[in-house]
Amino acid sequence: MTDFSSSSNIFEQEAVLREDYRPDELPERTDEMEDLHMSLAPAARGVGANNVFLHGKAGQGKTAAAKAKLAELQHHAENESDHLDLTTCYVSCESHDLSTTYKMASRIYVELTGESRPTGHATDVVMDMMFDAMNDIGGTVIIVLDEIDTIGDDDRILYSLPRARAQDYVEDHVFPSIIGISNDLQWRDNLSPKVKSSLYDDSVLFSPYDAEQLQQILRRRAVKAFRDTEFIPIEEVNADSHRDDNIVTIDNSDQEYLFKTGVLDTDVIPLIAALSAQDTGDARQAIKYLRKAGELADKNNDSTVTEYHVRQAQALVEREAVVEAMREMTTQAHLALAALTTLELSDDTPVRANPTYGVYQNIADIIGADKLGQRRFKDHLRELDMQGIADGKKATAGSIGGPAWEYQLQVNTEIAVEVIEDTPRLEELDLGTISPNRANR
Ligand SMILES: Nc1ncnc2c1ncn2[C@@H]1O[C@H](COP(=O)(O)OP(=O)(O)OP(=O)(O)O)[C@@H](O)[C@H]1O
Repeated sequence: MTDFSSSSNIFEQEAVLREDYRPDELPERTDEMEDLHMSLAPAARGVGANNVFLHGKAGQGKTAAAKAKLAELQHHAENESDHLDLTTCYVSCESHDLSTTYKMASRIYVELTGESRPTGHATDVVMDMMFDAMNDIGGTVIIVLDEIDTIGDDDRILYSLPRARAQDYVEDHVFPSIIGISNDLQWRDNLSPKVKSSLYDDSVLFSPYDAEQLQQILRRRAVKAFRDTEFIPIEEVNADSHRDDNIVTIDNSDQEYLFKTGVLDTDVIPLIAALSAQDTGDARQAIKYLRKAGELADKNNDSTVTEYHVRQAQALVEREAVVEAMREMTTQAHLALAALTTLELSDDTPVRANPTYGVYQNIADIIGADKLGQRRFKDHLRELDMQGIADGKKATAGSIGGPAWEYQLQVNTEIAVEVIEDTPRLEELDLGTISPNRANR
């Protein structure tokens, strides 16, 4: 049995690599923060913020940027402004399962008032309670709706809230607005024009981080998280005493630093950044690889984190992601994953939804499962994309009937196969023998 230990050879402050850590700055998102600033600036002038929609793939700093910018605005309201009376509220729609207008309105009511969740009322009544709460508070009320796409089709609140003033749902002294955040790009495309036009005064796209940006993000975390790791401004370093590949930048300035570390091999951060950039440039994933690699080194009592630990960490994290997602998935979602994995094995990815649907039908026949219609099948592919299991991209323009989406696995194929084979309903399936072509069955 391994004993617990309160100290670590590797970590100085491990919490910096955890999900709940809030970075002080996001220099890689300066442009996006500037756009967000412009959307919120009218609030500082006393006329309410614009509604703004932040979108982009998972782990691109959308939530971190929204929280940081609102903290700045709050600071301005409290210290620099005589007339900005600001209330902000952050709502995570997914963790609270806010899949209807009723649930979303009651959650916002709870956040604004601190009262308990209203139950047993009609949706209209709860909406009125939410707007009454805003009337009581007054001033500028900015509501962040993270994972706003959780709402699904019952999205009435998404056009009522942004138009609350125009529709006289709130009194003249109240300026409500929404910051909507979503990583479901297809949901945004499919919004009804009515919702789209009220929700979108402005929108800000967070494009995937590249490897260099991920390296900067990782280095800034690493100097806090790891022992014996620091930045030394280049002017203070003796030119002969270091390797050139340890001379780095850490933000948008041209200032160079020596990245001096006694516990991370030189390859570790470049490798993690390259692995994550190859996927979807997800900073959350990159930070997780770094943490896991450190934990593995710590567990083995190794004095440095090496490429070996990173490779192990990557396999662990990917496996965890698939296992966790599969645990929560329905059989139909398992089948969608099995279909995509089959096409990955036959080298047919990236692939559109239609051929994937053909393979899905083959697999459903083999295991004797019901078959969904194409539309609902596509929802499952979309879901895999949002969970980071698959990567969905809009195919290059020019297709008839609007742009199509193409999918490929984002996790390692062997891991997906392994997890599918461990899933009771699918264990009989031999993915290598399934025809990737419905017509050739
Ligand atoms: N530029 C950055 N600098 C430092 N840390 C960052 C940066 N961008 C993202 N992160 C970190 O990466 C993690 C994911 O960021 P965040 O939650 O803001 O992403 P997101 O785009 O909102 O993702 P999702 O849509 O999955 O919620 C967080 O731990 C955040 O602190």
